[in-house]
Amino acid sequence: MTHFDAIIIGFGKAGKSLAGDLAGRDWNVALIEKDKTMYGGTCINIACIPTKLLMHDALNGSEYRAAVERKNGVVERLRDKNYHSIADLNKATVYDGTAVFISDKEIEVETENGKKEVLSADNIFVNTGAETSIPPLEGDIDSDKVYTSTTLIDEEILPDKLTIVGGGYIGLEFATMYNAFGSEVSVIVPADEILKDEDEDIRNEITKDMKESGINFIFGERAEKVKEESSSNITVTLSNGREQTSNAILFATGRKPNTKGLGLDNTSVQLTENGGIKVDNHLQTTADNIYAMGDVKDGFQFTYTSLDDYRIVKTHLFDDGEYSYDSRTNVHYTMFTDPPYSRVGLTLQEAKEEGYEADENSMPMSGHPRSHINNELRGLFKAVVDTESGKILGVHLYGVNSEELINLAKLAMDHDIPYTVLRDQMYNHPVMSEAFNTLFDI
Ligand SMILES: Cc1cc2nc3c(=O)[nH]c(=O)nc-3n(C[C@H](O)[C@H](O)[C@H](O)COP(=O)(O)OP(=O)(O)OC[C@H]3O[C@@H](n4cnc5c(N)ncnc54)[C@H](O)[C@@H]3O)c2cc1C
Ligand SMILES: NC(=O)c1ccc[n+]([C@@H]2O[C@H](COP(=O)([O-])OP(=O)(O)OC[C@H]3O[C@@H](n4cnc5c(N)ncnc54)[C@H](O)[C@@H]3O)[C@@H](O)[C@H]2O)c1
Repeated sequence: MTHFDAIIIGFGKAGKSLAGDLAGRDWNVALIEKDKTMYGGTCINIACIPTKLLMHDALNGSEYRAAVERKNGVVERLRDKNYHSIADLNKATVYDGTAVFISDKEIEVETENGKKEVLSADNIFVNTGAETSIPPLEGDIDSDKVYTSTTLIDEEILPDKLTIVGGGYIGLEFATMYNAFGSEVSVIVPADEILKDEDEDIRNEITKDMKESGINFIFGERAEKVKEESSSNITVTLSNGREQTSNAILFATGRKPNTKGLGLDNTSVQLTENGGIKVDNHLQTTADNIYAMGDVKDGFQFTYTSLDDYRIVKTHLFDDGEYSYDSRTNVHYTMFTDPPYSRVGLTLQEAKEEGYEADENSMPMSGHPRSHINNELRGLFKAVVDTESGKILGVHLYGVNSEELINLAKLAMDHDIPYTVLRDQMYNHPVMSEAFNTLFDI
């Protein structure tokens, strides 16, 4: 049995960051990854990078197959770079195999050819990510015309007609992307509208723009049954009995923590009701020497929150542990629609419910000089502030470059910079950020 100072299970964002850090501190580290096509994790291989690349190429008029080929090249390059960033370190060993816990301190690694090896460590870090969660449906769910986000982006032939089940992040981003490539896209949404938790004005703008771009929404229905009709057609039966036939179905119905087969029953690690690994404020599990980082625990499922999980663990191991899960504030996000939508903080209604003296301002992007240069007049920016204290409470940006601008808003909120500072700041010109002069004029 080989003993390590640390074993990290999964080559995800937090796992690889921690592996590099620990090896740099002279810890003997084992990083175990079950799939050679996943070095670098979900983001690089099957998620953020390939989907945003395909979106970029779709919106710039590329042909689908050429974009998929370019995506494959970029992913391979990044995967290789990621592998070497750990495998080439003196104190780190990358194991190709599936990790299974035998006890709180021992892991069995099973490689492709069935060879098994037991490793032990003082500290173990679980970073196994999440997998697509497909609701229990009747019918031909194993059909080759049923896709997840992972399999659809590898398909080289563009489906003429695509049905997307689910109107969350993946549903709306894939609808935007495949519609731009030229597919006829329908999105099945169980609620009576998309983005229920978002500001109503912004939600209405996004829905209007997506509809105008040609995306069809079927609201208030669930997918209940799937039936393969022919070699090229597949039908989804909805809860109202209506049928929707297309050439491909994408399930974008959420992602669940990847704990299956990890052997957690052999440890003192407990799961939450949602099936995620239960952690405390320092991401320590119910076994003192085992930590969980990234999508495998409940909560946010983003690459940057996974990276931030690494910071929490690092602070706990080597510093005062002051930076913990609860001290993480103002988690922002971007949905890469066209244009993208980004948010941090509260809506006006939420702010009032929390008792703030809140007010808001909104600014249509058609009134911004840069929009005319960009030839993109769609979009709406909104800001919510506390008029008593000057605190920025929420920023909701639907428009070009919102994925960048939101970081500026988050920075201001994290550091308690009053909204008047963003209002009175001198920005260069003509750029999107100068919108803040007007947006924060509340
Ligand atoms: C289509 C899509 C688009 C997305 N777009 C964005 C985006 O634009 N921005 C953003 O911030 N987030 C995005 N996300 C979310 C983001 O990809 C994830 O939150 C993030 O990658 C999770 O990283 P992680 O650190 O939890 O681990 P992961 O990167 O998921 O890594 C887990 C690794 O563990 C391995 N593994 C699993 N079980 C075992 C085992 N038993 N033994 C050994 N290895 C194992 C897996 O093979 C995998 O490589 C997207 C997700 C999807 C699906
Ligand atoms: N830009 C980004 O940062 C980005 C992009 C993609 C994914 N992600 C991450 O990946 C996670 C997973 O994304 P997702 O879109 O799969 O999940 P999601 O939770 O955002 O959306 C899932 C949707 O599926 C619907 N649904 C469930 N069962 C259904 C059924 N039978 N019929 C019709 N609809 C059904 C749900 O109502 C929900 O709206 C996200 O939570 C996000 O953290 C992030």
